[in-house]
Amino acid sequence: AKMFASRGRSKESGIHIGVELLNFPAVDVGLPEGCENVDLIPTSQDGNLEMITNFLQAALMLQQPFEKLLQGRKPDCLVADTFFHWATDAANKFRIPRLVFHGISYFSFCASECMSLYKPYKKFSDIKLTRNQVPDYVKQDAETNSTKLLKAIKEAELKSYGVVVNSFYELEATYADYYRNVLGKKSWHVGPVSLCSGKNIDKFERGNKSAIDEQECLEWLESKEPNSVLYICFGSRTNFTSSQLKEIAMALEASELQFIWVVRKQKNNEEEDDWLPEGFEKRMEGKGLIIRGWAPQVLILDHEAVGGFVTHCGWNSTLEGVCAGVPMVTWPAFAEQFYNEKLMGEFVERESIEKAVKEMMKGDKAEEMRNKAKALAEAAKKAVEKGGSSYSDLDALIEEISLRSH
Ligand SMILES: O=c1ccn([C@@H]2O[C@H](COP(=O)(O)OP(=O)(O)O[C@H]3O[C@H](CO)[C@@H](O)[C@H](O)[C@H]3O)[C@@H](O)[C@H]2O)c(=O)[nH]1
Repeated sequence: AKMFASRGRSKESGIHIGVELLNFPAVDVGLPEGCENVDLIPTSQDGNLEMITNFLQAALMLQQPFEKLLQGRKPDCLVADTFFHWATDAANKFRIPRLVFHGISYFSFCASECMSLYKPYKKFSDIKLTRNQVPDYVKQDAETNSTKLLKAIKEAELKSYGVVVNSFYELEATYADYYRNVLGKKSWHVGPVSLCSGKNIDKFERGNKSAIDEQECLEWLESKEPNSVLYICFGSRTNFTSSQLKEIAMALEASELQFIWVVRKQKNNEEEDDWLPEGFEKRMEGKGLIIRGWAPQVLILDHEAVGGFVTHCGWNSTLEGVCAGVPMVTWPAFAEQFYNEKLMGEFVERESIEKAVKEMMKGDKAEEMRNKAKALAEAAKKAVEKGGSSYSDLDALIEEISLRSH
């Protein structure tokens, strides 16, 4: 689909991937014309599950054109994102294995699976997660479009050849083992996939078009001391209310830290934004940088000036924080983000924003946290290097598929 193509790799990366375009039928499912990225969907506190469901409905309509493509190309194997549940049937038609690609952690998987098997939130008001933190899609008893979709995804996964996970063994060994041995799922861990290229141009061009120029961003970071900048970003879909944003701004100012803060709101005109305290940007000049829209996250996180990350615990951001070796303040918003927070529990959890970020950047424990984060980053890098756990697992997967097809 076009949405994936537009998020493709740069020509300079040296990775050659042929891209075929399919039309994404956004308008047919009631989405605005051109709404081909999930982050173009207006968000709400629950992540706007209904709109997302419509979006996914449009993705389901890609089955037919996609099958035509398979017919012409005759691949050995089909790797499709978990949300394309029809991919299992499509692959079966052409007698090739379908692998599910998962964007979430083993830990979230095991937690979700156990939630639906044992429904502990019905019996206890407070388990390790509070009832409120259990994702809505798990708690829902009534059948809705979203629950139907999730059921279809699950069924397709059971019928598929196996699952490819964006994670690495050393990060969550217990849960990778549980997933394979107790839940009995065939899977390979191949992550962190964000480490596939270390080139700045690739880091810069990931995802959407950046709202800031690459040079400007790097120059800003270069003017700062190592580990002195706090990076704050809540992923592609969390939209905070104006009053919540104001709280964050006030906490940042009170913390006296240098920061890069990514906000999804755009500036309407040249006047000051109503969600910022009066005169905020002027006072923060040189000290704090607000990026309105899309930030080159990996480029920023990997810069030595960045010393801490306030994250909503989306799995990609969590992994990117791990790879960059930065301590994190966790602030989950919806979906399986509360699970990810539990997995990363060694890092600072949100108390008051100001207190938490100061503790992470400058407090007594800062050094200790930084060392732990660096050790995890080393493990992540080793995992994708030749002989590493993810490298070997990917090799094993390729070998298994090649043996099947020849
Ligand atoms: O300004 C931005 C904002 C985001 N990103 C990138 O976008 C991705 C965001 O992904 P993630 O951190 O996983 O957050 P969400 O976009 O919220 O991801 C959704 O999908 C994830 C699984 O793929 C789940 O773990 C989350 O809970 C769910 O909200 C990351 O790679 C970021 O580097 C940028 O580059 N610039």
